[in-house]
Amino acid sequence: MANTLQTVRKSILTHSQSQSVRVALRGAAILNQPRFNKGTAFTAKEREIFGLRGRLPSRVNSLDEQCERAYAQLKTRDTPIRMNTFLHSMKDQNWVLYYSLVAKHLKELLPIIYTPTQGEAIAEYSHLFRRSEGIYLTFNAADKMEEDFLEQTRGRDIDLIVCSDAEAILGIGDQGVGVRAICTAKSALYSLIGGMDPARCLPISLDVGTDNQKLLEDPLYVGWQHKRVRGQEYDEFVDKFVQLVRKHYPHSLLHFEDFGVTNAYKILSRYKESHAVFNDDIQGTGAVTLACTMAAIGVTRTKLPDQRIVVFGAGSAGMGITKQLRDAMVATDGISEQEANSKFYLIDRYGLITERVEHTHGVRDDVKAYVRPDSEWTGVAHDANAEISLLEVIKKIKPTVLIGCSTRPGAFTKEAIEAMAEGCERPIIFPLSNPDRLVEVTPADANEWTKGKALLATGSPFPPAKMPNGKDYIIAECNNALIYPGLGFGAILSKSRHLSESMIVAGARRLAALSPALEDPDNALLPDLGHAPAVNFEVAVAVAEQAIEEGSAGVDWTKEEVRERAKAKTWVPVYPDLVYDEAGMK
Ligand SMILES: NC(=O)C1=CN([C@@H]2O[C@H](COP(=O)(O)OP(=O)(O)OC[C@H]3O[C@@H](n4cnc5c(N)ncnc54)[C@H](O)[C@@H]3O)[C@@H](O)[C@H]2O)C=CC1
Ligand SMILES: CC(=O)C(=O)O
Ligand SMILES: [Mg+2]
Repeated sequence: MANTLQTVRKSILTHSQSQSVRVALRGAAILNQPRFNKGTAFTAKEREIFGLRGRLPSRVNSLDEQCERAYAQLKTRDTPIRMNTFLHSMKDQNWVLYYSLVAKHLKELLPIIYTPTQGEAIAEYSHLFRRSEGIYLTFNAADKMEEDFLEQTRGRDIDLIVCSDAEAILGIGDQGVGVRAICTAKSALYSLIGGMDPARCLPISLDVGTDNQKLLEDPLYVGWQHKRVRGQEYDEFVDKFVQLVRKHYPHSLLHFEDFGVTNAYKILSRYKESHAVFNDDIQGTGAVTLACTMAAIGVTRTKLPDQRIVVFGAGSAGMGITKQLRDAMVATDGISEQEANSKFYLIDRYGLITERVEHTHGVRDDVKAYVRPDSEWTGVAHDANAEISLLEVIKKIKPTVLIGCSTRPGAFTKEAIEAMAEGCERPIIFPLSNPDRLVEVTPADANEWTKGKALLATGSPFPPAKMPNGKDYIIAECNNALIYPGLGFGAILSKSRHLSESMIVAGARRLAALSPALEDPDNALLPDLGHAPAVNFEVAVAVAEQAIEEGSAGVDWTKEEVRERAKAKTWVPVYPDLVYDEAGMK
């Protein structure tokens, strides 16, 4: 599988050709524009025409030489967060160098620019702040929203907008204006591993205040220091923003990230018919977990409807996963929706979600179909709050799959994991909470407590676990980054009006088909994140093929042409030849 992915990547890189680009900037202006800046890699001819000869040291470097120097500089930073800020500054200076450097050391640097280190950068945003990026739309300037939006976008072709309102960032909750750093990280991954031109991607943060008391009291906080706006005012603000996107970029994909679960579902259902919208925490996580589950049941040689699935944490991610697995059972295995629903046991902060929990605390609409009847649990121990714990659920139903999206570190206790291993031969355990410190159980513990029988995947990177035969068991990263850039690229490539459920499932199937566990059940369940560019390319191809098949694509080419079209549109970080033109880009 690794060889296949290497071949895919090689063919994309061979395909990409250096183009020439017309630019209307000279001197300091071009050096300060990260899209066009080449630093010491400006050629002698370019130095001449762009007025740079006296502004640069004389030696012309290749991109490889620049990467070598930048990597050596990076390695002098002694903590992940210092490496993160160094790389962030580099992105502000020179896109090609930044993306090229990270791509060369992808496996090592993804955890620096994404989860877990980006979580720290988000929490410390106001203290680490150096330079703005993308667009900030703030509630108290809502009447000027269009003006502010156009100021930053006028004349730009935009394919993709990544937005967030910061209510539930990664697993670290409400981070106010720190939201900027999740939007930029998610957007950067579209370019780094999804093949999208960064100039056509736009991160937008929606600052509607924060309920994070620490931020409200921080004198250095750079956002709107105000309680989070909710209710109708919030809905109107978001609507104003979405209508702006629809008006100016009707063919763009609008990616929603880390919204609070109630708003996340509301927004998705409100706009899914009128614009290509995508919620990564719901749909991206659902898709990657479906692929990972398919790979795991390939190992256990069972089918999806054979599973008894416990989802611990019924928020955006947990319910996105539940819906995706449920829909796959209905579509592929031909069982009724009601029967498929019965395979799931949802646990949230009040224990197992039963009729009693529904009556006492209420449940959201998306949870209702999975509420367990009280009658099923008579005779089962309830705790002092009359709640049914994970352990009791495991003991009673003997789950085959246990998924964690709760942000509760250590919630999968030794007792619970051991009970699970007693109830089935190869327990499938995915503690997906990010960042790594919030994981429900570490893979090392889950592996030890199940005597190496567990099939494992996590949301953030973890070191391999030792199998009883002494071999390393590589822990698959079941992170939506393995699929969302490809889902988005596929939708944009095919100019699809929607990113439909069937397009998402097509992407998940393609990812599952790339599982190293298909070759050897002791292998990781998903491809290594180091192969993310080739994996996401394959996902994009599958998505675009599906869009063409179901008639939602806005292109006139056939499924057979998709692969070559995708290669031609894939952005890779190489310096273009720059030509001065007064009517060119700025
Ligand atoms: N691996 C991946 O690709 C992804 C991982 N995640 C991670 O999943 C976690 C949850 O994210 P979201 O679903 O967006 O957040 P969320 O806030 O929507 O959901 C968290 C859920 O956990 C529940 N919960 C809290 N305490 C609990 C407890 N003691 N027992 C059981 N449930 C409890 C909450 O009530 C809530 O329903 C985060 O750590 C996030 O980083 C999210 C998206 C993708
Ligand atoms: C990965 C991701 O989207 C999250 O943890 O929220
Ligand atoms: Mg997220």
